Amino acid sequence: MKTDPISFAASSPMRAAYSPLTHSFSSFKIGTPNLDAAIAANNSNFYTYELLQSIAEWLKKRVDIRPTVGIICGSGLGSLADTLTERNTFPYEVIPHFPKSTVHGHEGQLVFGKLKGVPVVCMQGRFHYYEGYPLWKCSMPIRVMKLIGVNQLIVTNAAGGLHSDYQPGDIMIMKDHVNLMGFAGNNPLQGVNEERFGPRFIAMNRAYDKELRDHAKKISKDLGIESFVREGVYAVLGGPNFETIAELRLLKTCGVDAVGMSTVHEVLTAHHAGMRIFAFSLISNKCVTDYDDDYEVNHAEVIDTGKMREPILKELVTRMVLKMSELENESASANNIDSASLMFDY
Ligand SMILES: O=P(O)(O)O[C@@H]1C[C@H](O)[C@@H](CO)O1
Ligand code: HPA
Repeated sequence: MKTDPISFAASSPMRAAYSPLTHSFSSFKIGTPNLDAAIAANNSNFYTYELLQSIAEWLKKRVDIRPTVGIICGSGLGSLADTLTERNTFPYEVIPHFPKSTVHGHEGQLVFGKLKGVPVVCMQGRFHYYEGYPLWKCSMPIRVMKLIGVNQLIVTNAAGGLHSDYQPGDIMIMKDHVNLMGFAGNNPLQGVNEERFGPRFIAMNRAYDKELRDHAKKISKDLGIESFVREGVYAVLGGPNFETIAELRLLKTCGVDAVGMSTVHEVLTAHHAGMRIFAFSLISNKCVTDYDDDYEVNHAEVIDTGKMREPILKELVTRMVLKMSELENESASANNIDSASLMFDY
């Protein structure tokens, strides 16, 4: 009898042993065999290729649109998905094996639709490590998107501006990142490598696509917003607390321009799967690096900055999606010409 991977995984004792939301194993006593199973489940990626494929199939059965561009909306940036037409929305809780979004400002749904005629899929809400999910779980939707056909990804986030020139409301095109959680050995690609997504070891120097960054700068000029569009380096911390002054001072000396709690695990997973990536941070607040400064950052301010910049961010993302679709069409026709000439050679 053929086993459906979704129902198999749902009934698996390994999964039952692990509580992804609390990240806890409280129902098991130390030293019991069940605890060992629970620990094993926590340390290895529960999402097999086949399980992810079955989630992708579940979605494909329910939606006609076949997007090749995916978008992840950061804190306060969920309204980017409202721009889509012919929308088909799936709350995360109805999608088999999706984690649940628990952060205010993250709707928690996958939205399929079209942006100026281009099919896209949008994560209206993402998963953060501080919510209690391991990184491979936070970034599983990227692999599902890949299996649906997505090969270009726009990743957005809200971040604290560490560079002295940055102001709240600035947009920072990400050219690189510092993966502090990775320094500590925490990485979404940890564990057995799934070769069907990508190789074991990946170079990172071209993760943030240069051509896409250049297009974003050109679009910013066309939109007349270049005075507050920057390009810089993002550092990820686990959160949920904002950083101490000493931590921020350390990061500043390391060349970090903006600080956040997401994105990097998604970029690693997408780059591993060969996706083309464009990422930007909306600078939602200034980072305090002075002991005499009484200002305290808060999440409400982060969300408000997103709302303030909503119209311009929608325009930037829409134009980037149009450009990405154009680039994809160009490369598809170049591939056709290549294969035609190969056929001729033979
Ligand atoms: O999902 P993002 O990275 O945009 O959210 C940022 C980081 C924290 O989740 C939150 C702090 O306000 O905003
Ligand atoms: N630090 C970390 N993450 C953030 C910040 C910050 O200052 N602002 C928004 N997300």
